[in-house]
Amino acid sequence: MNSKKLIILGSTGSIGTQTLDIVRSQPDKLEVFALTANTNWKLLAEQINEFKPAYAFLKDDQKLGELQSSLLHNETEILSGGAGIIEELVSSDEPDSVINSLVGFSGFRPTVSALAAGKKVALANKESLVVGGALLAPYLNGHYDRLIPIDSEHSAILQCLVGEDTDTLEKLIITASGGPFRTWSIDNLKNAGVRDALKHPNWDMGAKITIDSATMMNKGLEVIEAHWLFGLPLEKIEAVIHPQSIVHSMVLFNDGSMKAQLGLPDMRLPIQYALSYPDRWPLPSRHINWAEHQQLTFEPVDTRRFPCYDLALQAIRTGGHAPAILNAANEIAVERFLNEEISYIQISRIVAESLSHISPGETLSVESLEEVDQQTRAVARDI
Ligand SMILES: NC(=O)C1=CN([C@@H]2O[C@H](COP(=O)(O)OP(=O)(O)OC[C@H]3O[C@@H](n4cnc5c(N)ncnc54)[C@H](OP(=O)(O)O)[C@@H]3O)[C@@H](O)[C@H]2O)C=CC1
Ligand SMILES: CC(=O)[C@@H](O)[C@H](O)COP(=O)(O)O
Ligand SMILES: [Mn+2]
Repeated sequence: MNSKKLIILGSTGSIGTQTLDIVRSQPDKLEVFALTANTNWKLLAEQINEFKPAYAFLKDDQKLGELQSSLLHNETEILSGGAGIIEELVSSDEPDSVINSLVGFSGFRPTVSALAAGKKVALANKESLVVGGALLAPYLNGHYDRLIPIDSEHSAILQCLVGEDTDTLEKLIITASGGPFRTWSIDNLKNAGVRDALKHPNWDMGAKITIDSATMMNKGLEVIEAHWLFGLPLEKIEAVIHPQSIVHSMVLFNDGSMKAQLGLPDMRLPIQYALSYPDRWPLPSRHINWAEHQQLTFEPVDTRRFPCYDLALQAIRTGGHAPAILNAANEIAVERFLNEEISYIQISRIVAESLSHISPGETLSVESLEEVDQQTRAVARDI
């Protein structure tokens, strides 16, 4: 079997580095064609030295000199500049698959370009589906041969669906850890700090998604992601708190049977599964020891303490550009929270106000989404 040639967008991030762990452990099956980073030239240089990709892209052109002088070989062409270069990379003939591990709206256009160029996209960047699911729908044909989820819950659902007739699908149950503030009162949430919010109970992830978990916006985004990926109406998708993050999600079928996928919280499994699907490859990893995990518990989502979850559902019900407004406002609010400009509870207020200030419009295009994204960012920065 020929090895798959990969473009890893966002190779220096949490998902990107774990994808490279998978490449290391599957040298006969996977090879790296291109890597991209935003500013982290040091880590990108280490990755170029180790994997010798044909291309590497660093968005921050101020750091190009430092990157170049850290390289130990000249087998990699170094690129920098505008987003157009990523479009060209994902459209080139040689690579088979694109792993989109960019964070936020920056991942949307690369997803569109890679799919339009006929590539398989292993998608961690859930924001692509949140903002532009309607535009990506032609690639979501129920076979998962073009757009394969990496997000742990969606990978769990995909694993439950193998061999099943999708007409028998009754409900998707998406599990949520509840984040670091699961047991905090509203009064305590008023004083929640950045360090508290960055302490996810089970997963070690990038800062943006970790804050999204703390507000439970992440679960709202994941319901929207599931709606587009699996083609089910919102009434057939629900979230449930499962503090242990061992059951990664569940599917209810029309005969009352429910399937779940379980495992220790380790993103390397869903990343590898997105690359091996519909096959499974061995993965050296720790397995559940039931002597340590004797209790799996479940509880409802408390939308009074976590209003972001409801705001996400409200946005997808409104439709049009509303999910893009939600997403852009959330990105700015999270950035402002991380910079300690606003408090934790102001995150949901900024999102709610942005949704009520900006018209959701109707007809979507890549360009209209980019325009609304920019417009919303300006509004959300001023609230
Ligand atoms: N981490 C996880 O376990 C999970 C993540 N996801 C999703 O995967 C995606 C990636 O998350 P995660 O890996 O945690 O994020 P990280 O912040 O760890 O990594 C983001 C990557 O994207 C690059 N990047 C950031 N901003 C830009 C930009 N404007 N233009 C180009 N490149 C950029 C970063 O480069 P640099 O390092 O140079 O800044 C980095 O390589 C998100 O959509 C997240 O929701 C989903 C499930 C689990
Ligand atoms: C690992 C993963 O897929 C994350 O999206 C994770 O689920 C976040 O945890 P929460 O369940 O707390 O949002
Ligand atoms: Mn997830």
